[in-house]
Amino acid sequence: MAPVTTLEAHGCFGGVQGFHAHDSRAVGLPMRFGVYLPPQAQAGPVPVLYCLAGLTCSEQTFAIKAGAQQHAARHGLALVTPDTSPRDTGVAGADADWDFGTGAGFYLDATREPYARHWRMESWLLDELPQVLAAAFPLRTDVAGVLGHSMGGYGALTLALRHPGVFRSVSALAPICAPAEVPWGRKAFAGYLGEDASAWAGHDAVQLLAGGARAPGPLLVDQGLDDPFLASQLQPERLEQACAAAGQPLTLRRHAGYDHGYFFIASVIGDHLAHHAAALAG
Ligand SMILES: N[C@@H](CCC(=O)N[C@@H](CS)C(=O)NCC(=O)O)C(=O)O
Repeated sequence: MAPVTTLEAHGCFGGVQGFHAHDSRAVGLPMRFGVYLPPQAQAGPVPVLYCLAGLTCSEQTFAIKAGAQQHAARHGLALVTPDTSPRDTGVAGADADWDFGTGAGFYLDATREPYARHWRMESWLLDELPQVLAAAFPLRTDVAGVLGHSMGGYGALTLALRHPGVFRSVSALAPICAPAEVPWGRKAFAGYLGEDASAWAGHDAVQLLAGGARAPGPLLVDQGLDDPFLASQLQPERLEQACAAAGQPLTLRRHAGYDHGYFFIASVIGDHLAHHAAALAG
């Protein structure tokens, strides 16, 4: 396994916020990720909470803006913040759009050229990164939860529904709930998976729930009512309906006065860390 290179390390709430890179076999390029180690990691391995960011974000965005470390330090959880796509791929046009290509990996393995070679985010996150993390850091990678924002919220929901047994807890902030039905998801799925929409169902939380998939426990989802993407891209009512029909426990909280950005995330992230700690810590 290729070694991990530490790019930055900062003391933070008694622990350490690091940013790292490794040569990813799955992606075929160097990939970056953040790891926040809480103070409890000095005494032994701690559970892991994967935090998946949204469109245009990097491995630094959530770590810098969400304010999650103070809660992770209290609960004894490590935070892993993966980058949102491969970078410097050499693929023509990959940097042209903010909602597709670079910074918009959609947490899946592309099957369509020219993306199939490097856009392998699902394999990186599920198969490779846990081994890399376990070898390099004091982490209990077998005790893991996942949360995400926007595209990352879609990622958290679909990865947990697609891979039962991998995550013990799931939550999302302003997730893209029904990607196969909205412009961001349709553009990504057509580009990465091809025009045949039958290949998209396995990456759509609403369709996964309708097909029998279940989350490992109750879902916590927060949504700002002043979010400009609420009606066009996010559509939490579809997740609400799908969970009700499936008998999937869901707490969906709608917040007046909050938009799509990190001021909203920072306002509710403590509740998400508590949600995950209840399943992961202790
Ligand atoms: N670039 C887009 C918005 C992109 C956007 O809102 N990205 C969200 C995730 S979907 C984000 O977290 N951006 C980074 C930030 O707010 O720091 C626009 O200007 O309309």
